[in-house]
Amino acid sequence: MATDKPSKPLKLVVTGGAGYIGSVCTARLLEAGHEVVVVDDLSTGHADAVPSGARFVEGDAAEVAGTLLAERFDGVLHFAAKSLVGESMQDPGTYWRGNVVTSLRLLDAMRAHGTPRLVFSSTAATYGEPEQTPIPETAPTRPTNTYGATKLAIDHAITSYARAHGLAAVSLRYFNVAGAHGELGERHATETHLIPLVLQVAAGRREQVQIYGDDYPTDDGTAIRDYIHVTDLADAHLLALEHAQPGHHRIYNLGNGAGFSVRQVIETCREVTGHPIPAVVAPRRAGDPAVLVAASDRAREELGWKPERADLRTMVSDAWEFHRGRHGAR
Ligand SMILES: NC(=O)c1ccc[n+]([C@@H]2O[C@H](COP(=O)([O-])OP(=O)(O)OC[C@H]3O[C@@H](n4cnc5c(N)ncnc54)[C@H](O)[C@@H]3O)[C@@H](O)[C@H]2O)c1
Ligand SMILES: O=c1ccn([C@@H]2O[C@H](COP(=O)(O)OP(=O)(O)O[C@H]3O[C@H](CO)[C@@H](O)[C@H](O)[C@H]3O)[C@@H](O)[C@H]2O)c(=O)[nH]1
Repeated sequence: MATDKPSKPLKLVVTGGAGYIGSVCTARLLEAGHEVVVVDDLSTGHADAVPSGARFVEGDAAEVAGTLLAERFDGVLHFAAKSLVGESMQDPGTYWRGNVVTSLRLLDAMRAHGTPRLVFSSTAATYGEPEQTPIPETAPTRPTNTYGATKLAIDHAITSYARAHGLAAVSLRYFNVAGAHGELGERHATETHLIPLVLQVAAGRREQVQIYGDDYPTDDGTAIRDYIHVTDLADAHLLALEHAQPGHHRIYNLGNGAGFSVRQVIETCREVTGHPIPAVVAPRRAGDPAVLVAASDRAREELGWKPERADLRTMVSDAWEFHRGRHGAR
């Protein structure tokens, strides 16, 4: 299993480790016996989300890594990014600079210091509107939003660096990440993600949720996504680190292969919370594909990844526990 002690503890930099997914992965890496230094500029993360046991350096991923990597690390897990579809359509420059330029500078720093391994947070948004569902890694990549375009550009750069400079690289294309890992969960000052927004209504912190479009070509007219539990996702990172091969860049989709519409997600949140959760239909959000569902066979076969919390109810229940707990009042 991914959480067993590794054959050799690694010394790792985690960029974005004060954020939602990066903090959970840091916790899993520490549990597995690795040494972790988190680099985060706290633009959307929180210093108190960095698990105790990790060293924390506040600052820009590329800027800090440039000096930090001189200390000789076994690898980088690169989570730091701007990652909101809607915002990326309104402010593309921030996404090209914040994602692509930062990642190129990080790759150059890794090359300069001989850092051998990289695990990169890519995304389902690289595929755009798919021709086939579920989406395999071999599907065409035609992103419909700027966010996805920047992540795809980084994936291409990583492929070139792996080939030219011997980097052992893995990109993990997450579908929609949900749930919480105990005290670590989704906590953004301006929340835009569906499940936390719906749970804020259930917690009495918001009056209603908006459904962005009910005229998609789906059964109930609302957009469909594949939700994956953040703990299952973190486990895939440990496996990716173990399987990364020098000179190769391997790409893996991570999802459960099951699609849930916006209306189905809201219904599940109603069942879990017992709250009626009022919902109103609003216009579509620019850049949103209708359906994103993963084929994750490659991760299962090559990495031996096996999600253990694939049920949407479990993800919503864990997120609800988190929202009602320590962070409920924020
Ligand atoms: N949440 C999802 O469903 C999802 C799906 C696919 C991919 N991803 C990717 O996973 C990664 C983590 O996403 P998240 O949901 O945890 O987001 P998040 O906003 O909670 O975490 C991102 C973290 O990176 C930090 N950061 C941003 N830019 C930085 C920079 N230049 N230097 C240093 N730190 C910086 C932020 O402060 C934050 O702590 C992102 O790369 C995102 O694109 C997320
Ligand atoms: O108030 C809301 C918020 C969202 N949605 C819809 O719910 C779905 C999910 O939206 P959201 O939770 O914002 O996630 P995505 O926009 O699908 O993007 C997430 O999932 C992508 C992978 O699929 C990642 O790349 C992104 O980083 C991550 O933000 C989409 O159809 C949205 O239009 C609503 O209807 N109302």
